[in-house]
Amino acid sequence: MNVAEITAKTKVLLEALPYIQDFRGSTFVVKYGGSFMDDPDPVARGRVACDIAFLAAVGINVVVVHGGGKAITKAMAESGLKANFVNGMRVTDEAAVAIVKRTLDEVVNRDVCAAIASAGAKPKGLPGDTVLACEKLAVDDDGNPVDLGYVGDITEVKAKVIKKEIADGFLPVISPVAEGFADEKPYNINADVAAGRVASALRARRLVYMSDVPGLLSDPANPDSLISTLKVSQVDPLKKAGVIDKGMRPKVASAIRALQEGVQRVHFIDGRLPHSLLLEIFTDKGIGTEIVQG
Ligand SMILES: Nc1ncnc2c1ncn2[C@@H]1O[C@H](COP(=O)(O)OP(=O)(O)O)[C@@H](O)[C@H]1O
Ligand SMILES: CC(=O)N[C@@H](CCC(=O)OP(=O)(O)O)C(=O)O
Repeated sequence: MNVAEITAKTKVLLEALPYIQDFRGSTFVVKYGGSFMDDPDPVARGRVACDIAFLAAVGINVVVVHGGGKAITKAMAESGLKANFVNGMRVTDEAAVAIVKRTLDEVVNRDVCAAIASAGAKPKGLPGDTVLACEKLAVDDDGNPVDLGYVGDITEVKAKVIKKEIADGFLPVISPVAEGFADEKPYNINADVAAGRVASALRARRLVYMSDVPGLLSDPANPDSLISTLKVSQVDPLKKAGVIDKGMRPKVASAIRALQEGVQRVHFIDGRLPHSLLLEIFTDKGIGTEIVQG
């Protein structure tokens, strides 16, 4: 290796040094989205797991909350059930909630844990209903009454249980299910909402949503229309204009709530972009969309 090559290689490492020093011991919550997790390319999925293992290796307390919406829809179809969403939330009857829980805990959570373990970190799968309690969701993100069946509204995050796993050296991997406070039954939780509430309860320094889009787009059909910074005050007009729609609604609503509850920074990044998580955390160059107060 010549001097120029050595300089180029070490430059990258040294650039990361102040971030590593600053972030050591901080808590980051990463929402690992179902959309790109179902990517048939295992290399892409492995890269995300590798980035997560990297964060853990430099002393960041990473907590993963995963989705699995596409896997649930597929499992429902195999049982002859049709998926139906209202503002990005799945209508979940009794038959569906059993499929939701089984798919998330027994398929997706295991897959995510296996990928993270292969990358050299120590994942600990936590079925969401062991750390999240809820009541039945009664209103949507606009405050209008809704009845989506077994869809929950989180009332408690057992932060102590999650922190204990971290203190024991594990990387918690949480599925988006919660236990009904009144009936002790499992309820389906949108994974973006679960990630936001977990981040708030842990007072996370960063909350990163990884999905299959570059971030929030002003024209969802045009990947070049990225909104790099989204102010909270822009949200209502964008909702009315139909720009923040479907899966973006719970994502944006939970991002705002997390900021209001003390999470320092919230980002939406593209999980398909190789090592987007490392780029986002260890360089000055923000990629994706950052949600800010104002
Ligand atoms: N303005 C927008 N910008 C980007 N994506 C949008 C927008 N409006 C709706 N979407 C949809 O939101 C999806 C991401 O949310 P979601 O389906 O919950 O994915 P994930 O499971 O990866 O979190 C995108 O794949 C896209 O179809
Ligand atoms: C209530 C509700 O909508 N729950 C979601 C839980 C999974 C999820 O959110 O997965 P993604 O992040 O991959 O979309 C669902 O049933 O699809």
